[in-house]
Amino acid sequence: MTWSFTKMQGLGNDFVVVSRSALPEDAPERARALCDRHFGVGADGLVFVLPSEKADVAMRIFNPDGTEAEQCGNAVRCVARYFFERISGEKRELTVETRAGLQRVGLEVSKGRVVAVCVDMGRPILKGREIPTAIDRERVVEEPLEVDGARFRFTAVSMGNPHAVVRVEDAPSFPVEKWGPRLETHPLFPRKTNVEFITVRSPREIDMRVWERGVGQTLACGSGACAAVVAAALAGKAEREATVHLLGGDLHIRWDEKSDHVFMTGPAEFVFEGKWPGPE
Ligand SMILES: N[C@H](CCC[C@H](N)C(=O)O)C(=O)O
Repeated sequence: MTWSFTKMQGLGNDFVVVSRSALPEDAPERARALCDRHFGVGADGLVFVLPSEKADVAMRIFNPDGTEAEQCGNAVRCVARYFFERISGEKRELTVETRAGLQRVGLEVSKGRVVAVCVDMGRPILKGREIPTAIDRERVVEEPLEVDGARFRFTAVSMGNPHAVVRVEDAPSFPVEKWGPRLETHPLFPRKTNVEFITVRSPREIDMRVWERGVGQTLACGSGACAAVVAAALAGKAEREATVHLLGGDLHIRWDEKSDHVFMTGPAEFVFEGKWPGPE
């Protein structure tokens, strides 16, 4: 059966977006086929825009390897824009249901078009428990990890999906392709993990490269940028509000002290419309 889809991207983190009344059973196989950059359309994820009973719209996202991610910051921004411009342009404040919970989204609109999207990404979770007000830094921040003779320090931050944030000397030149997969599949992370390599340039500027679970290196990762600011702030290296420079562009992240929620602001763009005939 032919599928109509919309290609979207947020800072070069690109998605095949399809609107459906229910999640198809073969979503994982479809994700593997559609996301393939040589035999399919090519994308970092297959995103379903679905009706929701609890929110304005629901989103489910599958990685190119067919696994499902609980969360995807860049895709939430794309889904919010898709919903506003294609489904219902009534509200500039939306809620999006994800597997990580309900997310509140604010749209900046100019001439009927969404020019920026701010997402409340919720509370970061360290080691599977919510961060208490007084943080036990020694225990949860920059833990040592050894892999293939190399030593790293990582801070595990969940934004609904797992992240391991690693500070390195120079993120732009770091061999992400070499170490990303080894950390992604390290036995310390039973569900595997997304891995962010960061360099704090100044308390409000962070360079980041990312190796995503089930994907590989991508140009940007919204939940990863949130995790990076949380980890850098916990380590006392950055402020709670910072710009994260990614290969695909910049994200603005603010970890609100009062609510403990992380807010992410960035773009979401349409690329093209297509039809996919499906596998033979
Ligand atoms: N790129 C996404 C995250 C996808 C994470 C996915 N690869 C996982 O398995 O958790 C973002 O902008 O937040």
